[in-house]
Amino acid sequence: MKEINFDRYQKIVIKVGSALIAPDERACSAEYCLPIANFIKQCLKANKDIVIVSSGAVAAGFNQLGLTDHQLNLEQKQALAAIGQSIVIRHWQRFFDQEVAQVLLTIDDINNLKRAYNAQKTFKQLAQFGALPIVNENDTVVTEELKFGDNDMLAAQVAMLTDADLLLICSDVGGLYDDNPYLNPEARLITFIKPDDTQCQTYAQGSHNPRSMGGMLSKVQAALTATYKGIDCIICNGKTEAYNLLLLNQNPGSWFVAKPQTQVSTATSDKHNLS
Ligand SMILES: Nc1ncnc2c1ncn2[C@@H]1O[C@H](COP(=O)(O)OP(=O)(O)O)[C@@H](O)[C@H]1O
Ligand SMILES: N[C@@H](CCC(=O)OP(=O)(O)O)C(=O)O
Repeated sequence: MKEINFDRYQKIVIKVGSALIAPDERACSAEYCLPIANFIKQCLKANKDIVIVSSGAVAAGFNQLGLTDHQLNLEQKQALAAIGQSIVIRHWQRFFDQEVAQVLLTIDDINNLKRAYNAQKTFKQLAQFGALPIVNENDTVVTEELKFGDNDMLAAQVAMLTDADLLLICSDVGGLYDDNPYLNPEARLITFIKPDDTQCQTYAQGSHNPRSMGGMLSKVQAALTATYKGIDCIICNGKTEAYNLLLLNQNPGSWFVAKPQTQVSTATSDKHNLS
């Protein structure tokens, strides 16, 4: 098994799914966020730049209103996200001494040159202020990720925008298996995925969790998008010792290796060169 050189990653986007923010439907639980926060503190101490992409707003709104019926329509999810978003931000703030900063984005924003440039400048300034960006999709104005779980793809886009070298997707499963391990106990973890291995998508299915949106498919698509742009991606289980393994330079899950940028035409190779 190839060893990961964690020291070489300087800019890391960490995507935290609803499965970790709201385990067993306990929204904004500290159980799995505290270990993530401790890992982030170690990364910050090592002078790495960190951006969190956090889901969980719908789950937080759901709990806040004391709802029980999981059959939510799109408008209800949007409204719950609006109620839950500030709860998610307060949730993260309690783990950190420095300020956390709410950044609401859409993939359309990132595809728009002017807005992407503005967002890029904001991220740079937040880093200078020593504030920790917490990104979520703006669910009031777009609904794609509420349907397909595109917070994973948003995280890949944010990784490109911020010139990250690692996208770490933390979920409730060890990575990409050759079948959904929640349904098939015989499923085997795929630990190493070479660039351009689009075949691996065929293993990925939706989620077993009512509060999560995209399942493994949106994660694999996000991972392939990031690796095409030269960004390594690791999908790991945030309910385990994954972060400690990473700090020990060990692969904690499924490691999608970045495509060498010499193999990508210069026209498409810039992660997000807007200047
Ligand atoms: N091939 C697969 N390997 C691993 N997990 C899979 C696979 N296919 C589907 N899944 C599902 O994807 C889920 C993770 O996605 P999701 O629930 O959306 O998490 P998150 O809330 O972290 O985004 C797993 O819990 C599992 O049910
Ligand atoms: N913006 C939504 C996230 C939807 C989503 O993609 O969720 P997940 O599949 O858990 O990453 C929320 O905060 O609830």
